[in-house]
Order: sequence, then C-alpha cells, then structure tokens
Amino acid sequence: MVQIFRNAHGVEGLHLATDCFSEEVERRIFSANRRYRGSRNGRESGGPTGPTSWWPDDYTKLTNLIRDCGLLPGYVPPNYCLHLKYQVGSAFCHHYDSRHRWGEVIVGVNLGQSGVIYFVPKDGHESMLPPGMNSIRVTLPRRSIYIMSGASRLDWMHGIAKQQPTQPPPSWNKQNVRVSLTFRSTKVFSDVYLKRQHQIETDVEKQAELQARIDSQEKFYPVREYGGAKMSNDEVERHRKKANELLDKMDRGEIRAQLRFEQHEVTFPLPAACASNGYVTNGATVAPAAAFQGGGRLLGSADDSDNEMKKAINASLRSLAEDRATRRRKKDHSGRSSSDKGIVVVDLLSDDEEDQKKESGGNGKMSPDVIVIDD
Ligand SMILES: O=C(O)CCC(=O)C(=O)O
Ligand SMILES: [Fe+2]
Repeated sequence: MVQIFRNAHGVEGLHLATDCFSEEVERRIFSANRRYRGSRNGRESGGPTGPTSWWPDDYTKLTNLIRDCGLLPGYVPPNYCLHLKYQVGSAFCHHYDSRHRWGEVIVGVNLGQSGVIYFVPKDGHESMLPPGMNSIRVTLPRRSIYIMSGASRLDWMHGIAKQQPTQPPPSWNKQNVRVSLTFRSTKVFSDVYLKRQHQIETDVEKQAELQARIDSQEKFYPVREYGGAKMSNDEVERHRKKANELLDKMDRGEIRAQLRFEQHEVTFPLPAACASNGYVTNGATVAPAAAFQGGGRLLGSADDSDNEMKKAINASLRSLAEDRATRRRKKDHSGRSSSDKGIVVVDLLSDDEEDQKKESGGNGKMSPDVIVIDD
C-alpha cells in the first residue's frame, strides 16, 4: 500500500511516497536505462533525456502516478530526466538544484537498491537542524518516489550518502547498484505550462491557486543550461516556443501524455477514469487526485518494519493522522473525495497550530527525537 510522508523528517517541502508500484514495474524501468556514459567515482550518468528524444512510456506513466496517488496533484509534466547509477561506495556531494534552472519541483525515483539522501541547511539556516546534528538523513527505499519542493530546495542542500546497501539486491540487480531517475521541468517549460493551465481553468479558486504559483515562479529568472548565466529575452522566447510546441504535441496526442500503468502495476486504486484501458484519451478529465491531507508524524522509514516498537508507535501515529485528516475533511469545502482507500498520508510538519504547540512543548520547534529517527 502506498504511504505518503509529507515534509519527511521535518524537512519542509520534502515529500516521499513509498511502495507506489510493483516490482515488475521497478525491474522494467531499471532495465530500460540507456547506456551509461562516463563515471564519477562510481556514479554513472545515463542522461539527460526528454520526451522528444528517449522517453519510455513508463516515464509518462510515472509522471501520472505522481498525480494520481496524491503525492503531487498539480505536478507539472517533466521535460527532462537524468539517470544515475550508483555503485556501492559512490556518492553525490550536497548541492542545490537551482530554481532559476528548474521548475517548482525535482522528483526522484529510487530503483534496485535503497539509498540515503541527506539534507544540509544553507548558511544562516543552521537552526533548522536538531541540536547536535549536522545533517538530516532520509532513507529512500526501493520503489520510493521523493519530491523536493519549497524549503527543501531553497533553504537546504541535498546530497546522496555513500551507497552502502543494507538489503540483498533483487536477482535482476546483479551489480547491486542503486539507480535513480530525477525528473525535472526546465524553468521556462514549467512557466509556459502553468500559464496555459491558467488560461483553460474555469474554476475561480483553482485559477487563483495557479496564479499564485505563477507569481512565485516569477521570482526566479531563467538561466542557461550550461554556465548558469541569465538568459537573454531572445533565448527565453526560443525556449518558450519550444515549450509550446511540446505541449501542443501533448494536446494533439502525438506525445501520449495521458498514459497510465495498469491497475495491477500500482498499489493504490487508480482514479476511475484511468482504470478501464490503462490510459485516458486525450481531452478526458482525470478525477482529482486521490489525495487527502493527513496529519501526524511517522517515526523511522519503511525499512524499520522489523522493529516492533517503532511499528507500534507508527500505527498509533497513523491513526492520529487519520483522525486529523477526518477533522480536516470535515472542514474542507473543496469537495475532495473523503473515501479514498489504500493511501496513507502523514504530515511530518503539523499545519495545525494547536498540535504544533503541543508537539514542540510550546517553543515552536520540532522535537528532535521525533523527526530524525531513520535507519
Ligand atoms: O540520486 C538521486 O536521487 C539524486 C541526484 C541529485 O541530487 C541530482 O541529480 O541532482
Ligand atoms: Fe540534486
């Protein structure tokens, strides 16, 4: 069953979904990777690629799964994917993925072997760390999907810890490597997409939400792919033209942007419009994502399943999250479905002021014994 962790380990904007799709799908995507070019200390790169070059149908299906399972209902389709393969002992030093170069979110998909992503606060933000810690480590189990948005992109740097497998790999991963896909939308593509959505949206509330996203994107001027210099107006215009061409192709069905996994390939009920034939025909409306806003916190990661104590605590936190979700659904006037099954959402940063005070002992800070337990 898919589990969604919002603000995982207290890092705002870092959302994680575990156990979203089947091992058959994992194996297929893992094995379909392009020939890897070049290696940096055991980390090999097989990308980048985009929908008009090499883009397996499974990539599009993953994109739609991210929306359908509620991890990110308003996900802008990616137009860029980077494949990385990590040999045992390799790592990726902490860095930013610039908001000037990429859109709102970076999405990572973890295949073949678990990994650990770590977060280090940017200068001046050290107080975000629990006392005595210099990073926050988050385990990424096989088949998990993570989203870096908001503060996790702006106020934290992230890196991949030295790859040290803790579980035997599946038989089809003979080299015992971790493969990651990072899906991104380039900044100009993302802006063009949001504006087009805004134009066709008829619901006033949703239009306002889109406008807010557009306004927040405008704080970041687009930069060139190489070198990071600010793009000239002509360059921006060229990129806009290309983005519109790609989106037109999607609208005309020349790029099948609506592809879905089959129901048996995913671990949650697909919205009804997707389930019948594996994909939605062009122009069909997909039911709003199966998301509900949960609450509460979850200790540890999915790898902790053998630890009875944590399991028990997690079960009680999950029921707390469900209680909160029920309360919130009662308050919710947006008409979102409240009967979604098979998805558990937990929010590791409570957005309920009252709960926040209780959890922090009144000082407004997260209690560190809760947020940093992982592997
Ligand atoms: O391997 C990963 O999951 C993350 C890689 C990364 O941070 C990046 O490509 O920018
Ligand atoms: Fe990165």
